[in-house]
Amino acid sequence: MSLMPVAEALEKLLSDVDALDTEFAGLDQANGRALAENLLSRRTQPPFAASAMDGYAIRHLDVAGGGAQLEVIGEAPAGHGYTGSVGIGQAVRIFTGAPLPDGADTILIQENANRQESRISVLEIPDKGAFVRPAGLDFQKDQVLLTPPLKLTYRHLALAAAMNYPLIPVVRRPKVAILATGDELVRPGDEPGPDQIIASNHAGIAAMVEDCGGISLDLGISPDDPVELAGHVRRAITARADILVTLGGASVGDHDLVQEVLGRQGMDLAFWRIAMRPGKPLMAGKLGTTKVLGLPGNPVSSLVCGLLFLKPLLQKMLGYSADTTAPKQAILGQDIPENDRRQDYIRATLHEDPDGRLVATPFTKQDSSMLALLAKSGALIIRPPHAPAQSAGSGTEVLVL
Ligand SMILES: Nc1nc2c(c(=O)[nH]1)N[C@H]1C(S)=C(S)[C@@H](COP(=O)(O)OP(=O)(O)OC[C@H]3O[C@@H](n4cnc5c(N)ncnc54)[C@H](O)[C@@H]3O)O[C@H]1N2
Ligand code: MOO
Repeated sequence: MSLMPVAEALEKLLSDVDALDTEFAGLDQANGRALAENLLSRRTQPPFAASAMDGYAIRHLDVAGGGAQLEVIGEAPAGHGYTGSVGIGQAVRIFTGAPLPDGADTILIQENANRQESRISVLEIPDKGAFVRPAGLDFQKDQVLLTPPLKLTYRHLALAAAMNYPLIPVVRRPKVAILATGDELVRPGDEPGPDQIIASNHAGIAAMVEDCGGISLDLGISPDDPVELAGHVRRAITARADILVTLGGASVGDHDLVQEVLGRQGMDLAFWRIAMRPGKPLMAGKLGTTKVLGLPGNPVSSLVCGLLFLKPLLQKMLGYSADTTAPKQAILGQDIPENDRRQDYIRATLHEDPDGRLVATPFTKQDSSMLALLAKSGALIIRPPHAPAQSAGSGTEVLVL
């Protein structure tokens, strides 16, 4: 049986994927969203030369020689500029953020002024231009300040607000319908029958989808019955899901019906069976405009395949470059034997040694049903197909979890 290499499968999966369409999100809804278009500033900021301190707007020439006394002729609070002009020997009381009045070129901070009624004497001569923020200090109108690909955070949203964007163009969040399959499964919180277990993959994959910026849609659990399964799949289509993720039923057993049922509904199969461990039965295809990703049922296989395939798919749909799961270099904390034809993702602890190197030490048991070990893992050691045996201390690539 031939197995497709991981890199080839990933390339196939992503080859026809573009960023989804653009929608507009309010500033209070845009945190964490993917910016869809360049944002040009709608304003110059500050729009006028402004005081950076509370004090007096003065003419530097008047005070440069020392011993100056100035006449305070008016006041400029923030939001209310002084409309007149500062002439020789004059000053305007000014507050942080107010426009610098005509004629003035410098701010004398109030700590360095001694005020007596309408006159001030200068205690410390300021530099020319002190505490004046020139117009456009922060940014200029029409300047491109935010550019995709970009995941918007508080810093970007504050800037977008300052540019006067109440609505931000963002990439629509991919909708991911998640369908578990198997007679043996019940939902978390339900009472399992004697031969049943709790369905766990859904919770992990849904969290991954949300983390990546998608919206997860729970299609529940389908029993191993083709008619029921077909009904659940139709719900994904009706819901206009961008991606349908099926969990389990991807392998070769008599009750592994997912591919057959999807095939009858017209799915165009992209690939099935990958040279990887865990995750061999991974399947992908397209049903109309919906991408289908058939993840294997074993819980660790499901989550590792999610990390390696679903996450890059979501990233590409959001317009991000799909390489955030780029491997890091580490050294092995233990000898490992040679690998077979499947690329291995070995669950391992991860720590930093005194020289600052990452050390990855594999767990002895690697069964793909063991979620407790995955939860304890700090990394997955990547072992390419047919990699030779390696001893402790030698270099390896890891995916940090
Ligand atoms: N004869 C062969 N048998 C199997 C092969 C094979 O090549 N030849 N592949 C094995 C591999 S590798 C994997 S991985 C599994 C995956 O098979 P399926 O995708 O068909 O998954 P199921 O058979 O439905 O379930 C496998 C296992 O996982 C449990 N499961 C399923 N869904 C969930 C869920 N949502 N939450 C928690 N646990 C789940 C299920 O109860 C089974 O124990 O096939 C091997 N077999
Ligand atoms: O590939 Mo399966 O995912 O080894 O358990």
